[in-house]
Amino acid sequence: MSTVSYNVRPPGTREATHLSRGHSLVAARPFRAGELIATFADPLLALPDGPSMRTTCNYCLRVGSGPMGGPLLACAGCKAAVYCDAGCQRAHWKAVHKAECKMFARVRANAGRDWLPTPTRAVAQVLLLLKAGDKAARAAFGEGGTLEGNVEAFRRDEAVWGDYELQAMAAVVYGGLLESEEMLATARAVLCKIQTNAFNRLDPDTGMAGIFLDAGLAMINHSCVPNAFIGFDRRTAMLRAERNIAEGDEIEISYIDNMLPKSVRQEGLRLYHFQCECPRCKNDLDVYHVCATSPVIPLNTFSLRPDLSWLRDPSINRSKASSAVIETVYKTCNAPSLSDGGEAATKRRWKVCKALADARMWAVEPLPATLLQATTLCQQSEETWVYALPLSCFLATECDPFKFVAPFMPWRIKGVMMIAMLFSETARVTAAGELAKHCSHKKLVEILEKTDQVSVCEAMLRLVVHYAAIGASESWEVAAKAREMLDEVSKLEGRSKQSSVLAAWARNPGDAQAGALFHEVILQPIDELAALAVEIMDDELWSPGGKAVVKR
Ligand SMILES: C[S@@+](CC[C@H](N)C(=O)[O-])C[C@H]1O[C@@H](n2cnc3c(N)ncnc32)[C@H](O)[C@@H]1O
Repeated sequence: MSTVSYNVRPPGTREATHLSRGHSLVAARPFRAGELIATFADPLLALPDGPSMRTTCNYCLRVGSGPMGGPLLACAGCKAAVYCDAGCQRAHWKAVHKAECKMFARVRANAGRDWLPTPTRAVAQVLLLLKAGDKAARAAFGEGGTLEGNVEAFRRDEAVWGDYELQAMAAVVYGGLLESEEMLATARAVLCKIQTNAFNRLDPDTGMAGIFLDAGLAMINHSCVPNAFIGFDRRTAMLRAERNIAEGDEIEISYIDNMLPKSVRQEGLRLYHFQCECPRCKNDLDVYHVCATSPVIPLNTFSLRPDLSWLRDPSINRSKASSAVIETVYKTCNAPSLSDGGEAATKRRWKVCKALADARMWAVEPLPATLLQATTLCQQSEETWVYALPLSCFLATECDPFKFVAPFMPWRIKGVMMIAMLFSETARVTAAGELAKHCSHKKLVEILEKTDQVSVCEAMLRLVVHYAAIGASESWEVAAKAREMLDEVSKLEGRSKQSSVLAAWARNPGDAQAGALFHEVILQPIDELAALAVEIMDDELWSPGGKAVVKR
């Protein structure tokens, strides 16, 4: 535990200190599920991962194009860092690039490339900011600074310490700093602090990673049953309540993917140097256990799973898949040979997941990840893209609601959006009388032909827009796309009656009449499609004579 008190805590919170878990952030007032607790828009560190520094704005972390849709602007000095516009370039220069710009000439001369591995660049940035006398860097990383680093625990960890020494040395060398023992010790301590306090800023929309470190966020301790979560929008992190938080409750987030088996979670937490005592770890609970007692279950009355009793008591058979079985399935599926997302690996993973399927434990990883992989592969092929629809309906009804009990959780919203996108495609080919040309699965064609596909698409978009406003930012690409599609749907001829009914349902989902209509017109086809998913995975896609998943 560091000895200095933080002065960076957000309003509505206060700081506490535990003997066993150091500083922590505590709610100074109640927060409702989904409520924004705080935003963190001025991080100490925010950088894209190494190779992405040529394709991602180095300041705001937006991936894509530069001014007027052209290439990203490169820094005239180092030509390595790129920006979406002159504003970002100026801001980055002031924040850190002025200190680091010259470093890239050394990187090019010594390593023959113009980027550095993320941790090395991050350590170099901090060392250069410290050298330049930056106050925020000094308060967090300087001697006796606020950030916990667990340096002694890292030093004892032979599996990582050697690597850390090399990375710290690289940061000192490329940073053009004096290679003294004192400087190297500082670099190692900075690296430990970054490891302990930075977030992997994984962008689920682009798959890009990077790191984000804010001294206020760094106060938050971990739980595998967290009451809060973090989302990123460019250079800003948003801390939101995942469930109601009472005044005096400690605010906790998950540092890792908390849906994974216990031993895998513990391996992920190893570098944080503490024993997790959360209920999930103490009692080895699976996703179904945690969901069954979740206080946010009632929010699901407005979702694709309005039957709350089913969320509390699903028809799984634990006796068929013990924790040991789940762990073995997870480890087998995540062996390097099965992790490339390709067709052969996905097919193999599905076979390995049979033990979970037999127990009907659809929400237990790696089954959902395998289904998602299969859905992505299906989408890429002319032969199979329609199959992505039953698979995504299955994911959104049998997997996601257990994993992410609050319907505003971004991953869950993305699942609903995937259904909307697929329905907009199937509705288009159905209207053109070409559905049978795209899909030979009789039952699937039958369900789609009797379904008001545009209404289902519209209902999904309304769910996305509603929940994105709670669980993500307004500028989230998924929400922007949903609003754009909703606008297009509203312009379609002859839809005013259905649209007004759906708008009324979205305004008042508790209304009995609206609920009955939603059930019949929207949920029933989604459930019928979801019911085809397992058979499609087993018999249609990869069986001998099944559809090959070939790139479109
Ligand atoms: C990002 S910091 C959190 C703030 C930290 N408690 C402090 O005093 O600065 C991460 C470190 O906090 C501690 N920590 C976080 N969650 C914990 C937990 N559930 N139990 C015990 N220690 C925890 C570990 O030392 C971990 O490496």
